[in-house]
Amino acid sequence: MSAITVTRLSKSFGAVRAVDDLSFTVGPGTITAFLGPNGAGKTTTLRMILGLVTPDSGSAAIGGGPYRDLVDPVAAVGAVLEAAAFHPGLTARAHLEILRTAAGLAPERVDHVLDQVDLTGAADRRAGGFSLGMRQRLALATALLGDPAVLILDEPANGLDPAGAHWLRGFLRAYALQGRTVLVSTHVLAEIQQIADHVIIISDGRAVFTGPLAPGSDLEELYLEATR
Ligand SMILES: Nc1ncnc2c1ncn2[C@@H]1O[C@H](COP(=O)(O)OP(=O)(O)OP(=O)(O)O)[C@@H](O)[C@H]1O
Repeated sequence: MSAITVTRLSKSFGAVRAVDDLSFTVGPGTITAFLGPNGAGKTTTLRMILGLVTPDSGSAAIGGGPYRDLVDPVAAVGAVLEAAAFHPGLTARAHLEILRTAAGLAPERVDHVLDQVDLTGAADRRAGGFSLGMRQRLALATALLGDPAVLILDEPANGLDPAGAHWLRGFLRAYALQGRTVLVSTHVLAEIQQIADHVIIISDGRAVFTGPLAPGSDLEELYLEATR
């Protein structure tokens, strides 16, 4: 079964057709790059997959069903959509603790995800003083709290320093190797090329390329060709 299935999804905002009869599947255990020019409809698609935007037509499913029907949503999917806003006065640990309690997860999950994103040393610092990269790590930690089978990330390397970006690639690779699914929207082709095994490219809300990324193939060339 596909981890994510998008079927003939369409969404307009006024006269703007943001997503236009879009279909694709994301296989389990893969890292899929979700690419397209500015305004192509990537974020709108991700928001529809996550039940945050209602499609005009079509459907999106995670693990076989729509988001709203998931029995255990935090275990099914974790997402980092935009640079998340954190309360500046709360520590990283406090943010995670609030979410953990709300989701009814085990107490040890907080320390576990802090360790996963390498933020243990800053756990008791206020998020207001965090750098962009640290906020990205905290956002990723919130997405990981439920130990989800599917991870959906929008520009996750934004703000990470070179060592952080390297770390993130290793983290996502290891995540997929556990049989989990990663869908990453990004414009940084050189980064994602190193880890993605599948590619979905959309333009004007429609799929212009879907398929595996062969080792050694040039993603930038593929992208420029598909979006010309
Ligand atoms: N809430 C909204 N109201 C009006 N228009 C919207 C809304 N959300 C998205 N749009 C429009 O839909 C289109 C697709 O936007 P979307 O954010 O999905 O693109 P994207 O591929 O994520 O772009 P980027 O790479 O720049 O982040 C754009 O023309 C955008 O202006």
